[in-house]
Amino acid sequence: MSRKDESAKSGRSVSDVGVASSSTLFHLLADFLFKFLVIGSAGTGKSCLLHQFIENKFKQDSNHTIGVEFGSRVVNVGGKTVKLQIWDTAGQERFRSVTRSYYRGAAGALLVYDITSRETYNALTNWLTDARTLASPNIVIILCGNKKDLDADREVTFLEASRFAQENELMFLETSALTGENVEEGFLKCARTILNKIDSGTLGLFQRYVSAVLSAFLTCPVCGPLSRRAGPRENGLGDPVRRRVPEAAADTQRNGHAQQAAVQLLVTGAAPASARKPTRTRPPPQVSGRPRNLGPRREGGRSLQTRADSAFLSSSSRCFAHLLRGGGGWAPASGQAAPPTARPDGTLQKRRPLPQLRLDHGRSRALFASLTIRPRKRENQGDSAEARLPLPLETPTTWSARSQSSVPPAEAPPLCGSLTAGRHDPGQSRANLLLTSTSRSVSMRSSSQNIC
Ligand SMILES: Nc1nc2c(ncn2[C@@H]2O[C@H](COP(=O)(O)OP(=O)(O)OP(=O)(O)O)[C@@H](O)[C@H]2O)c(=O)[nH]1
Repeated sequence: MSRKDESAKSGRSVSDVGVASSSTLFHLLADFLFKFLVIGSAGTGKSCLLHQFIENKFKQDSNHTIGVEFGSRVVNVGGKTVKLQIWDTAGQERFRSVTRSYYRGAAGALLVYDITSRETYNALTNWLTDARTLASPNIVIILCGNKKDLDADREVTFLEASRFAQENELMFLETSALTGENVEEGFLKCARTILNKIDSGTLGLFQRYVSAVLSAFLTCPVCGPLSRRAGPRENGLGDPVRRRVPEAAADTQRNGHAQQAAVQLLVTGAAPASARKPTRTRPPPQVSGRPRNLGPRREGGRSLQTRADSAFLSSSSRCFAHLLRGGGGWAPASGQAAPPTARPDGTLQKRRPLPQLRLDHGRSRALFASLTIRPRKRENQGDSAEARLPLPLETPTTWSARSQSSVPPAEAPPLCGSLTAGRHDPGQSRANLLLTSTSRSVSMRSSSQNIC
């Protein structure tokens, strides 16, 4: 069995670029995608931990990381399939500005120190501050005291580290990348905590998910695909290719720009009234009280959904593949329901809340975006609703599209829609996100056209 086949089967992948289609399909099945960081001082064993987690073996010849390296693995946590997208950052001070630009959108982090080096332990506060400031104050962090196998040379006791963890609301484990002890447990514990937070509603998964996918992979129309130009490279065999410093520095600049300019979709609270655009309603059903099945809106002879799907399936670009593998689900967004409206018979018609979306175009003014949301064909039982929202994107924009369905919220038909964002130049960058919302969950597929 080839290495790629093995990776696909196990869900492990350090080579996240250009994997086989079986692997792509495997990754598509993931319910969640979490961006993870591995941070900490140089020489603490971050790369070895990542390698142990991905490859299940100790990395013998570990050199200093230059910039960042990347690995991914699909794991099963509490019956859910989670794709962990892990960014191993350089611990050396001179790469701090490079690595900081990768923090954004991270849902979890392994904060690593070396139990045989007090210096690395003393630096933890700085790393922690960076993570909470640059990634998110809600980032789930597990403190890992690595090199547990070198207990005889220990400079940091288990007790003081666990006290530090407690004081700073961190989980804590001592690990050994050499023996593999607690390595898997560290990553899984972090993922499990994130999932628990999502389940309990304390973490906006939608926001995390989309921000992770888009900030990591969506292409900046000006700079090109982040995954190809600005991301860390890999040699396709598992080991990321180490990069020359000037190259990494140049990428930081591009990456920063790309992250700023990439369209970011964030579900937020209620949209300000000024940001809402009126939705277009279709006439009520005509056929003997039964709703008319209007089917998906058609454009140029093909439904938007079909068009997005075909782009989704046919793309062969690498950044596209990244987007696809990000496909998964996230928790329902808590959009505000519109106030009920009165029906002709005097009864009140409740409106089902829909996700609200926020687009932040960063510095790029050439971006455009439009969102279409409508009931899904299969269960199109109410009035058809369609919201098409061209977005000038002069400023970060928040808007919502509301169902015009006349059926009660519990029976409201699921909706689907697509978001198109890109540059106006013909043939230039364009990305479609296919959104599907059911009454219980929202899922997203991403696709892109001409993006590379
Ligand atoms: N004994 C022992 N050595 C380890 C362990 N983990 C890493 N090392 C060694 O520690 C050294 C540094 O490991 P790396 O993984 O490169 O450290 P890093 O944190 O990624 O370093 P930077 O990339 O510079 O940030 C290497 O010589 C590893 O062999 C461990 O668990 N036990």
